[in-house]
Amino acid sequence: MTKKTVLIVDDEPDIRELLDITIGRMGVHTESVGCVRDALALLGEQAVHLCLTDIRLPDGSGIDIVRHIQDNNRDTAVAVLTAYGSTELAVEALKAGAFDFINKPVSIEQLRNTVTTALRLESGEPRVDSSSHTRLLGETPVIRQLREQITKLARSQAPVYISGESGSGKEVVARLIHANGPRSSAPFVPVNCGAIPGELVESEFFGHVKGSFTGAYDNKEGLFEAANGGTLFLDEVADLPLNMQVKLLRAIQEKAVRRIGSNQEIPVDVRILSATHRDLAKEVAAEHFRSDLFYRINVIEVQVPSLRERGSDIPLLARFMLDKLAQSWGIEAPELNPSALEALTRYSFPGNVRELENIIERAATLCENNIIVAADLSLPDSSVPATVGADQGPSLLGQAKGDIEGYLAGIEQHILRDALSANDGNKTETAHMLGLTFRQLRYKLQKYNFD
Ligand SMILES: Nc1ncnc2c1ncn2[C@@H]1O[C@H](COP(=O)(O)OP(=O)(O)OP(=O)(O)O)[C@@H](O)[C@H]1O
Repeated sequence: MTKKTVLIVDDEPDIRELLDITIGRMGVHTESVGCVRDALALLGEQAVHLCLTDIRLPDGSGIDIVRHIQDNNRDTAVAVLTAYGSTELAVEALKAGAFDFINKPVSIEQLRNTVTTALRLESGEPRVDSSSHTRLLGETPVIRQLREQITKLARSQAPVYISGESGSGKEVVARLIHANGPRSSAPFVPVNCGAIPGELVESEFFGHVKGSFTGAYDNKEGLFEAANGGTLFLDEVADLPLNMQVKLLRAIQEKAVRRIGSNQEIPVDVRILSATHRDLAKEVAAEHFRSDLFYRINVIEVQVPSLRERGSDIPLLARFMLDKLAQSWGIEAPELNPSALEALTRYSFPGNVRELENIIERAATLCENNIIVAADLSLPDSSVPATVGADQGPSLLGQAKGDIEGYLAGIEQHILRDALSANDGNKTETAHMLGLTFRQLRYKLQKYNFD
């Protein structure tokens, strides 16, 4: 097999030599140059599998090399070397298409990780059979586009922020980005940032050493270490306490963690994907989320469309869910009759694909003769929300006359009931869907004497 080639671009001879020796020891052929012009010339002459470039070069910027490679050498992975702390340049390079960045002074371990990942990526292995695990079903243009975007993003190491309504498939997207990239044989570690009690967050992320605090009975590795070589998926990232956000930023920038109670830095090679159903930019504006962390994790944003925006995928999704249920229950797959299909395509699905799953499962349990009719779906009655915001101002006024408080309370109860039903009574999911904290939801349920 021919050796892979890594091109090193740096104007400092000492750094070139260090990279040459380290990468050469990995059984890889290296070429090194000191400026943009020589780099572009070499890229035009021979196949390069990975280009490692400094950003500040005597005759231009390494980011120009990144752009040139994006336009002319799509098969070449490119990573940039950045001075410690120059986050903005690293982010700019990632946005321009660099697949990763390496902090200067260069840590040998980080360098080796980057080279290994890039060369694995270039050889196209390993891939997982995405048909057997996670799938992003759908044939609407928005979903096709999303699948294409996932394939592209899987090749990069840039942090990706996945936005979208509750239950729309953000975790599915994160899993696919991981599964289709060069990290797929390493762990995908999902963490629900809102579910970890405040006092344990730091130890969950970074680990601790025995005796470092009451209850630390043993050494424990954190989520960063558990995800080493793979992907850490920060779900509901907006729920992270502010003090933890600072520490997270530091770990991401330094690519290293320190267990609580230890002085030792442990290098970690982790790709960060994050998601929340909230509007993260608004959380930043409200000072609930640090702008520097937002900027760091939101290098590339992916939007998962709501199910309403891809209504014509509903029959296909429903069919897939029924077949899956039938397989796991060992029964013949139930059929949806035309009235049921029509009701489904008319419904607004505030809880998105997860709500569709719940509705289908309930209907498959309740239906007779293995045929699901509209009534089996028990879709929440949407009559009240339909009048709100519709072109029916006078009638709304008529209904609210004399008792706006009572009228609004009625609507609130209606929405609460629908949301609970859409989430099969699960209060955490219901609170999510409505943008409430768990405590706010509990208060409202008590207020209206919900069971
Ligand atoms: N396009 C799709 N094809 C198949 N299944 C899907 C699709 N989108 C979502 N699902 C399924 O819907 C459910 C919800 O998806 P997922 O957990 O990814 O949503 P989410 O946006 O991360 O939700 P939350 O905001 O609550 O974290 C999962 O069971 C997932 O498998």
